[in-house]
Amino acid sequence: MFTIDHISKSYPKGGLFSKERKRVLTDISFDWGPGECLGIIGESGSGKSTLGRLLLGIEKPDHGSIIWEGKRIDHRRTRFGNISAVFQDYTSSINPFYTVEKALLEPLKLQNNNRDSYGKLDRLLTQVGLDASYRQKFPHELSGGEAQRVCIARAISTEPRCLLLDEAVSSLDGSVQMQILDLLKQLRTIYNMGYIFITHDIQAAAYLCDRVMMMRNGQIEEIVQIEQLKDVQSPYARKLLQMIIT
Ligand SMILES: Nc1ncnc2c1ncn2[C@@H]1O[C@H](COP(=O)(O)OP(=O)(O)OP(=O)(O)O)[C@@H](O)[C@H]1O
Repeated sequence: MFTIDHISKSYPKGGLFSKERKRVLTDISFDWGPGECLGIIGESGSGKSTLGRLLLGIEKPDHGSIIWEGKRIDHRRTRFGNISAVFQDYTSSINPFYTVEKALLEPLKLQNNNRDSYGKLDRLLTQVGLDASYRQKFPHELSGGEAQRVCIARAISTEPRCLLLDEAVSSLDGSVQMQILDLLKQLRTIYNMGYIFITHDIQAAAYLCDRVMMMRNGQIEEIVQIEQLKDVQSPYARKLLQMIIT
């Protein structure tokens, strides 16, 4: 469904007008299938978030293609209703002047779903473990876990087939992280959707994902099924794995 074919990405080095470029992603190819949860893990700076932005069509690769069911992902029409995202920084993901209700209605209105929007709000809030009393709250009145639940509710409101989560649980403390991971497991079944789960936390990836792709210096080091995680080959992948075992 999602085909990533030999993509590379570089950025200007030392300022916007510099001719020198820094290669951030090199020759990345992989497929993502419907309903799959693919983890993308790697050290800081390995290019995970850059890859995430390319998958969302926010930025374009220098070379290669990213195709969703035969169509280019950087076309807005391809993305809408198919892929949405939740980022690490839940505090700035919601407009501080919007109530939870307004933040959730925004994507529904874009989808021309006005008729059912209000009815859908309470269902969405319940599904993410909140309730109707949250409708009139502003972001500053929410805990980190609650704010991230609102971001997840907003991202799933258009019922996308793929949800990209970029370090979406990383800033939450341990028990809240676990609650959100369990919530994501439940939502995946309810909505029959798949995830692309970007994280530096291999433990969280192992808990949620079917397959993990390990990245290093902008390249794919290895892709393995979760049940074969202990059989990873490359020394880097083994080093990442050590973090689970110890
Ligand atoms: N817009 C940009 N302009 C210039 N360099 C960038 C830009 N975005 C990312 N980079 C560089 O690309 C490299 C990869 O960054 P990226 O954020 O994709 O890594 P990451 O694996 O997600 O790291 P982290 O886990 O710390 O978020 C870094 O060296 C970063 O400085």
